[in-house]
Amino acid sequence: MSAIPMERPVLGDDEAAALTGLAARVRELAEATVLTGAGAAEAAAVADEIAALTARLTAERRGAPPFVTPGERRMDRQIANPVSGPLNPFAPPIGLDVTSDGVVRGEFTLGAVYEGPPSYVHGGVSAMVLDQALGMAAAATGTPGMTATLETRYRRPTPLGVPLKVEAKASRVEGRKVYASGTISAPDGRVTVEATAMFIMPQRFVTSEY
Ligand SMILES: CCCCCCCCCCCCCCCC(=O)SCCNC(=O)CCNC(=O)[C@H](O)C(C)(C)COP(=O)(O)OP(=O)(O)OC[C@H]1O[C@@H](n2cnc3c(N)ncnc32)[C@H](O)[C@@H]1OP(=O)(O)O
Repeated sequence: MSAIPMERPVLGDDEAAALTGLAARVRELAEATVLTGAGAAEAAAVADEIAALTARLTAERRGAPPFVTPGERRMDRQIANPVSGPLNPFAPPIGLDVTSDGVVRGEFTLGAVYEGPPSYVHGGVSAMVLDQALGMAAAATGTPGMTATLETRYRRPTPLGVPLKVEAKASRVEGRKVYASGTISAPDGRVTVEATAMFIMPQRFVTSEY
């Protein structure tokens, strides 16, 4: 493993569609892996086949995840983002919309690969989802920043396998600092996790282009 460089290739539409299709299949594979009842011999045989497929993909290897040309928002270019990126098999992925008044909203369902306590979402996964949503709300103010603080309050367990909602909004901007808050809620509308965060536009990006 080596450091990942900043410079990125930018995918065309066809390549992005093919690679996000590949990621969707790998995501299914991850869920199939944690849920399979295959016996030892079958699991070992499948592992060999997957190793061969991994070798095929690795034959042409990039030094870093690619970007796509962003739409209205520069933050949309990172299609390998681990929360919202369709190119990342680790991501659910969660589609997050930003309204004209800066509210970030998404609906999502988390399956067995995100389990923490039995039948509930892992708290670190909830924090990651909120970090992303609050970070996008901060970026929507026009001052994108890195997470400096993130506080989560777990009010009740977040269930797996049911539609959840995440919502976030920035509350204020103070120079390079942006404060934001948000929630995850269950289908009955009750909040399961609350978060507040502060994002800072790094000094080094104030003078150079991010
Ligand atoms: C342009 C950037 C790109 C970002 C992309 C945006 C994309 C948008 C969409 C995607 C959304 C993704 C959402 C996930 C975002 C992550 O996951 S980011 C990854 C996790 N966070 C990190 O790794 C951050 C690591 N920390 C750092 O890099 C640096 O410490 C920071 C936070 C950038 C600050 O560095 P700095 O600019 O050198 O700040 P510095 O001048 O020392 O301090 C400025 C002020 O902030 C205060 N401060 C500094 N750090 C802290 C702290 N941790 N706690 C409290 N106060 C602090 C200082 O005390 C100082 O206060 P004042 O004296 O002004 O009152």
